[in-house]
Amino acid sequence: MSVSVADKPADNNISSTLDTYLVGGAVRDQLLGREVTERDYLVVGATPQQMLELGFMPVGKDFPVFLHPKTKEEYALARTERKQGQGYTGFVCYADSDVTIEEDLKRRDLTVNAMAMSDSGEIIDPYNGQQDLNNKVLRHVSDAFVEDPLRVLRVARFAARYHQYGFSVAPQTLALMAEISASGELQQLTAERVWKEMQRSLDEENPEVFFLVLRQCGALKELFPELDILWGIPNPERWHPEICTGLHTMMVLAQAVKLSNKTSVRFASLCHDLGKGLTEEETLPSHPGHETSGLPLVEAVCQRFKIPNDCKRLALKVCEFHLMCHKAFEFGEHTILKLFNQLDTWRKPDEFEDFLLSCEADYKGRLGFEEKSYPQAAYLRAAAKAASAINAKAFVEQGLKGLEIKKAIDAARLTAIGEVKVKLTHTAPAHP
Ligand SMILES: Nc1ccn([C@@H]2O[C@H](COP(=O)(O)OP(=O)(O)OP(=O)(O)O)[C@@H](O)[C@H]2O)c(=O)n1
Ligand SMILES: [Mg+2]
Repeated sequence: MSVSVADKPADNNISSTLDTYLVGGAVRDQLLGREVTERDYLVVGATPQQMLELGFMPVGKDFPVFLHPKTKEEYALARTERKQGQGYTGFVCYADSDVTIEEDLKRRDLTVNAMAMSDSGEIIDPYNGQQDLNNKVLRHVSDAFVEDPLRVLRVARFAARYHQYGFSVAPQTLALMAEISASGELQQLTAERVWKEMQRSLDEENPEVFFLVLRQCGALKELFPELDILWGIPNPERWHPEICTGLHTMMVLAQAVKLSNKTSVRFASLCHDLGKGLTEEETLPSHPGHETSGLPLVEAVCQRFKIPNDCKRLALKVCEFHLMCHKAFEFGEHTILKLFNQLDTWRKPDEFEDFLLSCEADYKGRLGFEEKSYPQAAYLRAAAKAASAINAKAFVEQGLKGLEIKKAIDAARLTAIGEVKVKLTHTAPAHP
């Protein structure tokens, strides 16, 4: 039912003179009953020249994509693309007025992303996206799926996002994802693109599904071997009834989602036990020193994906100090004060709070521990609050100078920490 530009009368609303369709995520999410945040349009039967004459602004150097002069929404000309070489240089894109809507939809990643909707609400669905939507299946459109390695990450991200509705990846699609992973093509992806998919997945309701799907198709080993290796590495049953460190890590991530919507908290929780992958065989299932041995691994991962500083800082803190947090009640005031200093608590109180949340996620991310309480967080939170209320001002007014001030602050902070502990251990139930 394509109508050429010439057949439609020109009017004030320039987009009505074009044969346009809503496509991709907006159609999918509308049919799923989800909020639609971004609308992309497809234009069939027009040339770049016609778009420019209608006042559209060209964007993107690789594809014929334009911004609507009023709404600023994206309008892409129907196109076909085939890959010819390695990596991202090898795409040959063809866009002209003779490319049909079916041809354009065919180049897309998933059937649920390959539907279009006309102005009148008619759904154009040549690859049975609605059927897959009803059956809750993420399925590739064609074998051309393998031409874009980013799709491995996209499918894992969609699996994480739609897990709550019961979606899963079709076995044939998983097989193609495994093929891409084995080909080495994932190494061609830039750090920014990988992190963007990872970050968006971490922000979803079930980020653990993203990593599980990547692991299932062999992509995790390629992209994030420090995480992949954790599956099969045992922990002591007393503290970890789930035993497996990979499983524990996924449970921690799920708990982190419940405790915080920040990417940094979720990422730090994901990385807290990377050091366990380095434990010598004969030492298992204990992991002495895994907090420090994990630090260079966290550094390496952050560098590989160019991960933002707030995520990196928190991940390093949680990696190094999570055990200290769990054992908070066993330490004296001096050790707690030192911990606060090491965590830069006075200058970064919000990050300290995020540290506590991530440690709580670590504690609860164990089989049977999910509903247990974690009084360590309440103790350290209250102790840090009391200690940070003490500053130089009063001591300066007393006439103290230089090092004397620092000593007086520390002494007062130690007292404050001790008082909080006494108060808490007298009012709260015994810590676990
Ligand atoms: N590597 C890619 C990227 C995009 N697309 C197609 O382009 C559409 C728009 O891409 P994008 O906005 O990145 O994804 P959405 O599906 O809209 O999902 P989101 O809700 O995450 O924006 C997708 O639906 C899909 O049809 C694709 O086939 N392959
Ligand atoms: Mg989109």
